[in-house]
Amino acid sequence: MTSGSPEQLTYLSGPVLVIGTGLLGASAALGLRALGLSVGLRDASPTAQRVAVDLGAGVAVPPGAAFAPELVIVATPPDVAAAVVSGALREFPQATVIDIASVKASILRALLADEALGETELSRYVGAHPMAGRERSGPVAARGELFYSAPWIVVPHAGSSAAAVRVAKAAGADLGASVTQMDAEEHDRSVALISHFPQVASSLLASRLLDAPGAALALAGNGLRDTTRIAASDPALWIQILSHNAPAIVPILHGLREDLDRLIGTLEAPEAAGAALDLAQLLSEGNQGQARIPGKHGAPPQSFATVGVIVDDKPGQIARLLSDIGEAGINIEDLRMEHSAGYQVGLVEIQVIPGRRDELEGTLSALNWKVVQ
Ligand SMILES: NC(=O)c1ccc[n+]([C@@H]2O[C@H](COP(=O)([O-])OP(=O)(O)OC[C@H]3O[C@@H](n4cnc5c(N)ncnc54)[C@H](O)[C@@H]3O)[C@@H](O)[C@H]2O)c1
Ligand SMILES: O=C(O)C(=O)C[C@]1(C(=O)O)C=C[C@@H](O)C=C1
Repeated sequence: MTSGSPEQLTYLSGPVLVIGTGLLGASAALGLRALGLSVGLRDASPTAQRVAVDLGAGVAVPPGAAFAPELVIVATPPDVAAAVVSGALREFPQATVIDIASVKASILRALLADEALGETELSRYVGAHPMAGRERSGPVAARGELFYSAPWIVVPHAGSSAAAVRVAKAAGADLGASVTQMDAEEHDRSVALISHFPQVASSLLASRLLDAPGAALALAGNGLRDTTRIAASDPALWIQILSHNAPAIVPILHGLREDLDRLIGTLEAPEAAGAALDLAQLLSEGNQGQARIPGKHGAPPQSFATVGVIVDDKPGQIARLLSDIGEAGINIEDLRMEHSAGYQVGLVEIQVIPGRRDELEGTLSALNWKVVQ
């Protein structure tokens, strides 16, 4: 639960039916199976469904099969989510039905306008959105641990029953997520800024590379990789997300355009009086914005110290390094590895709390690791 909330979460007892067994659906199914819950799977694509079954995410449940879920998780693309939720509310009269699409207000509007649904059915619907994903699609990319420690936003509507909200929260808690709650409008405004706008910015940035000479791209380091990872996301899904949430995204893009115009003006005359100050302001505003992003488990942002270690690109090296750090009793907060094209070594960057950096450097140097200052 969001920090500070005294609410005690209940847990699911199952069975759970997952409709849409792509990246998100198969990940949820795998996570719930790992807890021993009975999970049914259904997908419009027979292949996606078969792969999810083969992965051990659950058993196929075709329409009309005898299956009485406690919870139905709709993990289809946003365009069809409302229709699939509507069908599930009618097919499973005892179940809570949640959808985990990345937009919430448009789906809720479609359900409220659905003449096939009465108040009783709608009381069993609750929106949800796990803030966890990948730039890949399909069940092959699924991971049962995907939701661990990520926000799981529960989005009830005015008519959602307390029991359905409890089940929607329990699903997040069971998957190891950090459960929080907001209404659909606030949800859509929030994710426009922290998820949808970053996707657009990353795609726009990467699209500048289309005509880049191969020799320039060969020089790419982590700056470019970090800022373009999500540009590899599935266009078919993101067309839907961006169109559904356009009203919340457009004002942010207007703000970006103002900043870009100001930056272009400044860089067109970089020696002009005030230009350096203007750049300093822009970059320091970026520093301040970045520093506001919370750290692990929603904790306040924390700066870790980085220790770089050069390792030979041979089997067992990383395992030996991690075991040496473990034996020194030092907790690794984060870790990343960089390979240099053409070299048989890699650089492992280990993040630790700043107070332990000197100790870690000393320990690793004494054990003959090549520590980079
Ligand atoms: N990818 C992410 O990072 C991410 C993160 C959080 C939430 N989401 C949301 O989760 C949902 C699924 O995204 P994904 O990345 O898993 O996509 P995906 O393409 O990997 O999976 C979607 C699955 O839904 C199936 N499907 C489509 N129409 C269907 C229908 N009418 N009935 C049954 N199955 C149907 C597809 O065949 C596919 O297997 C989307 O609504 C997305 O907005 C995605
Ligand atoms: O990490 C990623 O690859 C994601 O794009 C995940 C991400 C995000 O954090 O913006 C993307 C869309 C979803 O609705 C939720 C999560």
